[in-house]
Amino acid sequence: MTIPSSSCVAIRNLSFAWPGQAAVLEIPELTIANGEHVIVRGASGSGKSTLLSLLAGINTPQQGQLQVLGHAFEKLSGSQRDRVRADDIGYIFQQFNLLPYLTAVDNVLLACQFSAKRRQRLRQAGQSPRQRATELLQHLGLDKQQQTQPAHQLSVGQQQRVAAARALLGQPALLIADEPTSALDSDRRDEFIQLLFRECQAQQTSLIFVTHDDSLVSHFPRHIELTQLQAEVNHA
Ligand SMILES: Nc1ncnc2c1ncn2[C@@H]1O[C@H](COP(=O)(O)OP(=O)(O)OP(=O)(O)O)[C@@H](O)[C@H]1O
Repeated sequence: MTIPSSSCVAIRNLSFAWPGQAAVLEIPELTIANGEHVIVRGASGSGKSTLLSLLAGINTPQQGQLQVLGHAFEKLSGSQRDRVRADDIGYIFQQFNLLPYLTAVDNVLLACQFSAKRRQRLRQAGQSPRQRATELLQHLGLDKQQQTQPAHQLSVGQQQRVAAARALLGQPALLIADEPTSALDSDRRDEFIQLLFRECQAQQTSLIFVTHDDSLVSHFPRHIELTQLQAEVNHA
């Protein structure tokens, strides 16, 4: 089966099992186009975070093809996949993974510290990393004073916005978000999703958002049910 080169993600006959376990993911086919905003739903334990770890190049499938942003991840070494992730993939973790004693803006700047490519894209856009970090935080609703506060002094909602700004700094082609709204009430969840969409659209970043929260589905133009995706192979 040929993989379209313009796709953001293309999976063919993928199989992944954690050591000593049966396969948790068996996906015959999945294509996500560049610039798409997709929500992936599935029950707890269905393999959503596992799928994201493959898309981010943290783990690799035992079988099948996994192309992300034109890279055949199944053929790359761990360090080559780390490079793609540092340069071109933003990741918002469930628990945000902020450094508690760094300020909000310094947490955001970490994204550029490990990637000359992100710094270069900002230079080309005529901005320093700090200027853009401040702008992103402002767009996501953190005022000047909050931007200079250590992360551990911020509310959960504010920390989530810092994590989003960090993932978006330096214009990655793909943003992956693993249930980043689970700690918020529904009004704040909706507001956060709208802000995320706006920033992704402004910098043409594809978005893959994982959740078990059905109420978020209506915000997304495309939704993928993980169990259905896998059922195709289970019922073949
Ligand atoms: N690092 C790991 N080592 C071994 N098994 C793992 C690991 N991570 C996940 N698993 C197993 O893989 C299966 C899928 O887990 P995963 O976290 O991907 O599901 P999920 O859909 O994201 O769940 P949740 O919605 O609860 O976060 C589970 O049975 C889990 O125990």
